[in-house]
Amino acid sequence: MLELRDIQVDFDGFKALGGVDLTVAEGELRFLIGPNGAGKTTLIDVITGLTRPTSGTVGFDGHDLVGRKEHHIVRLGVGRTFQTAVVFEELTVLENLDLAASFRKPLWSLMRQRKGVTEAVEEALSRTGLEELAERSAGVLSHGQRQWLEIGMLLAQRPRLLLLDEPVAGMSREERERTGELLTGIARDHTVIVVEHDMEFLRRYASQVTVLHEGKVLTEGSVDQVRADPRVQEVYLGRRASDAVGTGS
Ligand SMILES: Nc1ncnc2c1ncn2[C@@H]1O[C@H](COP(=O)(O)OP(=O)(O)OP(=O)(O)O)[C@@H](O)[C@H]1O
Repeated sequence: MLELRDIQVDFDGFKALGGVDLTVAEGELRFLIGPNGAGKTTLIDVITGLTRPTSGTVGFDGHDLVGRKEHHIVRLGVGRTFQTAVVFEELTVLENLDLAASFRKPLWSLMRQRKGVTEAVEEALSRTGLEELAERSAGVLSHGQRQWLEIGMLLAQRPRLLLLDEPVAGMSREERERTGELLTGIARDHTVIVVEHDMEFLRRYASQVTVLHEGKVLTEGSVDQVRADPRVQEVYLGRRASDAVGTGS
């Protein structure tokens, strides 16, 4: 479904990505980890068209995404969240979802009088568990609820591939758990790539992990394989290795 080949990104001579290959199969929940500056966000930016790679190809369902505009990539079925949730505070939860859902629709369908809640919005509401808050303005939501709303807004656009950048950052333990369940559920009928630093979260919810380091793929595999890899332990030096990829002690 997604196939990156030899992706290179130079920022004024600085190699942020130095030849990344990444293959993600349909229906996978893939975690992307790596120390600060490893290139995780840059990789997401390349897939979504925010950053154009110096070289390489991004195959998605038979299309090469390189050089395409961001909105075109969204239309092809690729959606992303950012590290901080982007929601419209003055609008209600429902209005935010409705707006997001209309994003992929042609203009003529928006000009027709629409009644009630569309199926996509309803589904996004129930999946994220935000039904009770549907009529509240997004400005009053807690940090966790905002993140879920943003994920809901993404779902309302009906993407096939979702890219989530640190969805549990700043969340309480309970919120993390709920997010883990949400992501697991979403991955049942979508392909999902999650950038995440939180190792506890990874241990609980990740199956396949790709480790980036200094703009390259260091290793890939199951959580256990990656945790046991001495090279992974090494790049996380500075933190105790057990904090980074350890055994949960
Ligand atoms: N627009 C830019 N111009 C110049 N350098 C950049 C730009 N964007 C990112 N970089 C550099 O590229 C490298 C990779 O950054 P990136 O944000 O992709 O890392 P990351 O793995 O997402 O890190 P973090 O975990 O801190 O978010 C970093 O050294 C960063 O300073």
